[in-house]
Amino acid sequence: MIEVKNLHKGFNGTEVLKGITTTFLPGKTNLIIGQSGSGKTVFLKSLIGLHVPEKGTVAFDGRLNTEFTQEQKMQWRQEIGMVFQGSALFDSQTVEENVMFPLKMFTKKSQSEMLDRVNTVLKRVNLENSNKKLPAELSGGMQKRVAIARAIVMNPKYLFCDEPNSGLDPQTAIVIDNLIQEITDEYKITTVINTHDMNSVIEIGEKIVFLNKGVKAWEGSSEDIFSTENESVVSFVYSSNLLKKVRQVYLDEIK
Ligand SMILES: Nc1ncnc2c1ncn2[C@@H]1O[C@H](COP(=O)(O)OP(=O)(O)OP(=O)(O)O)[C@@H](O)[C@H]1O
Repeated sequence: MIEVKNLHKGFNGTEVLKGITTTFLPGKTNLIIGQSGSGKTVFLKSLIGLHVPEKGTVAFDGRLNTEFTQEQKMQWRQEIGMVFQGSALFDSQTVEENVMFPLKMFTKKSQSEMLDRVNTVLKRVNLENSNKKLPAELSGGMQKRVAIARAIVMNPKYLFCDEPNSGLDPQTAIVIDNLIQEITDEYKITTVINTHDMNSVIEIGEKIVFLNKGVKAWEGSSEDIFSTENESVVSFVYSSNLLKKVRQVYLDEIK
């Protein structure tokens, strides 16, 4: 569980996050949505310690990241998996080497133990038999699956994904979304995802936090988002005519 309390972060005197409070539960896919510039990336970076907030706290299963000793910080970093925009794989390394990287970096496992673990996670993301391929030989969706395998190879408690669907076609995007949700549930990971993808909101939004100009303007589930009357959420999420119609059908059905 991640508990965020009254988080403030700004740059050069301009406040970007204006006191955000929310909780992310384990085994749930938590989505952060909001317009460009609303503070989603700054929020995610503040959670993982890449930005130091001016005010407020982030507690990881009751532990404040600001109070960690150097050793505890190292331990906590190993509990975090990350999937970045564009996958961020090492181009000159094979799939196997990419996924093995965190194990080499942080553990003292033998080569065969590491290989076993790499093969387990590659199987989990349906990428058996791709060990020796280079990222350039894979499709965008396959590269995302390698990035997910690398993010979970250390068995993380927390998974952070920044726009995991960027650059993917809608069908592949849904496959990736479902994979992240399945893994989150299976390993009881606390997962936080920044997204612009309204399909993701509807498909996997177990908890959705809507940021508007650095303020948490709304939070709820994908079901709540259909019925909310909150004007800023409705105008942001249902910006296309198609989604407006989908919402209307849903509202008519539950009448
Ligand atoms: N390192 C920084 N220094 C100064 N200002 C920054 C920095 N990082 C972000 N900002 C500002 O913070 C605001 C929020 O940026 P952020 O990247 O969090 O938005 P976002 O919601 O993730 O947008 P997008 O959806 O386009 O990725 C922007 O006005 C941005 O210019």
